[in-house]
Amino acid sequence: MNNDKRYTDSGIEIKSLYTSADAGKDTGEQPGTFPFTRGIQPDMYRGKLWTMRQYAGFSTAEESNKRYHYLLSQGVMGLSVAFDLPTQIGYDSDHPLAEGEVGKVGVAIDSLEDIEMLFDGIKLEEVSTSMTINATGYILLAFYVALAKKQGADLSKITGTIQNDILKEYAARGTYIYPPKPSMRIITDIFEWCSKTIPKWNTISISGYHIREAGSTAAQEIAFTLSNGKAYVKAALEKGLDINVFGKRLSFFFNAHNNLFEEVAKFRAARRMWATIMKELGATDVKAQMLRFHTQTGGSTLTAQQPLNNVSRVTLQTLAAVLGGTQSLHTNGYDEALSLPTEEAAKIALRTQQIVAFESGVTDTADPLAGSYFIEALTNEVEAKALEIINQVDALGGSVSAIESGFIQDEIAKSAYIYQQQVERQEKIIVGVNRFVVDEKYNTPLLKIDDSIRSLQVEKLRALKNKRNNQQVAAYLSRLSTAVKSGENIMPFVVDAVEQYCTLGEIADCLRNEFGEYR
Ligand SMILES: CC(C)(COP(=O)(O)OP(=O)(O)OC[C@H]1O[C@@H](n2cnc3c(N)ncnc32)[C@H](O)[C@@H]1OP(=O)(O)O)[C@@H](O)C(=O)NCCC(=O)NCCSC(=O)CCC(=O)O
Repeated sequence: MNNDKRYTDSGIEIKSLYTSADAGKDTGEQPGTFPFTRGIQPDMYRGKLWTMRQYAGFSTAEESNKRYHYLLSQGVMGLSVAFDLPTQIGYDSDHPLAEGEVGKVGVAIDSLEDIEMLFDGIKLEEVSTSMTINATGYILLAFYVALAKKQGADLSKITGTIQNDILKEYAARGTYIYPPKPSMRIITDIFEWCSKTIPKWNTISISGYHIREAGSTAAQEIAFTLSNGKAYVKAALEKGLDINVFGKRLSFFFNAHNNLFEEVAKFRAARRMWATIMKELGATDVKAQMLRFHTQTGGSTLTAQQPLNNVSRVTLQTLAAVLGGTQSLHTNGYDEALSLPTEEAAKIALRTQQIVAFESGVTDTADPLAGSYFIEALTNEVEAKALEIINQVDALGGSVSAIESGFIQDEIAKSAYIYQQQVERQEKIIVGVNRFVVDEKYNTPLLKIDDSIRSLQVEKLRALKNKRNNQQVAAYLSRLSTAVKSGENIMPFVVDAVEQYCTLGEIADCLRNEFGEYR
């Protein structure tokens, strides 16, 4: 890179000075009005702070339940559940492929019994819960609703989110099971069923986070995410669903990196673009045009070297998310380049959000950076770059085809390669990694998950299979298979099955038998 020139993470050249001529025409847009560049609420955080929602889950349901109670006691405003890999790809803990993975990157869930334990002492009617679950999202949602029913909750008040975003699993994250077409059917079944059964549930969290983690630029992050969003909307429209109904419950999930102004511009541009896309697709209700999003600070920006420096990175990224108008935020623990966060690291991460919320003053007015020549210019430039990419995806026939042809994966990989080269050539400086390096021994205590978790889960499964009514289990699984074949909405059948204590693996297999697996 030429030393005289400066670029954002998306390769947009930054001038040394911006003037009113760069900012474009002032449209007089107010927060809370179309196209929502300035945020979705007129008063933003004065009306309500964003939801501080720390992503957590590890080991058994019992252990994770303790962490949730701890986080709630420390001031989190919503839960966010991390599941282990076997749960994410539809294997019970006793499956041979689960070996070595049970309870490792999240909590192990095999049946409704585990969910009952996971939320022990927590009233589902009073908390909003996000679940990072995709291919098996339909099963976890059924577990959650079954538990809400057992608790006697009013289902019209139950709120939360399932990630349920399979397209980015093929493109970037990897926990898919079934091929794209039947996966899209499951997702639209969920849209339809939720609107009637749990109308306040956010049915999907269309995620750019993992696309960015895989190495995309900021502009690619929103472009590929909004393209995936268009694919879901089109699939739902093809099923005959009403865009003004399902469109209101679509939500998004983005990453926040260190390049503060480009990140703020990215969030503003994404809102403006989505509102326009939804209007073009036929949404007339403003609530169906609003892009509501969760943010997680960038996992890939954390360094294993001098890990306490990560507290500063997370603070910058928190500012980017809040100045960008996020609805919900997870801040990473400083030790997460090394392991899952310890309780201490999780606490500091939450305190970072609280310091920004209560001490910095950035919540006192809506969209505080609006009107900055630089921010307005950058918002326009990120939008233009992202639009160009969306047009490329459209020309390939939309996201599903663009993923099947490998286009999206290749574009992300190219950006990741360029970034790596820039770091190696010291064109990008990472403090403690390629400059200001010290020879250190850091004795941070790490969270280790014991392999014995698997035997605990296996024993629980064995006991469950002895005590449940196995004839009923077989009958309900067979009904589910019939519904899958007939094209009926699968969700009522999945809920019935989980209430009989059919396991996650049994239900996932039932659909595997009908749909096959994607390789
Ligand atoms: C929509 C969001 C983004 C946020 O929902 P929330 O309920 O928290 O917030 P919200 O909708 O803004 O607010 C709740 C209610 O308050 C209202 N409200 C908000 N602000 C208001 C204001 N100023 N005035 C009046 N009302 C207001 C809203 O309209 C809403 O009511 P109504 O509903 O009545 O309108 C949701 O989808 C969400 O919580 N997502 C979290 C996803 C997540 O945690 N993901 C973790 C992924 S972790 C991961 O994937 C990482 C790594 C990996 O595993 O690979």
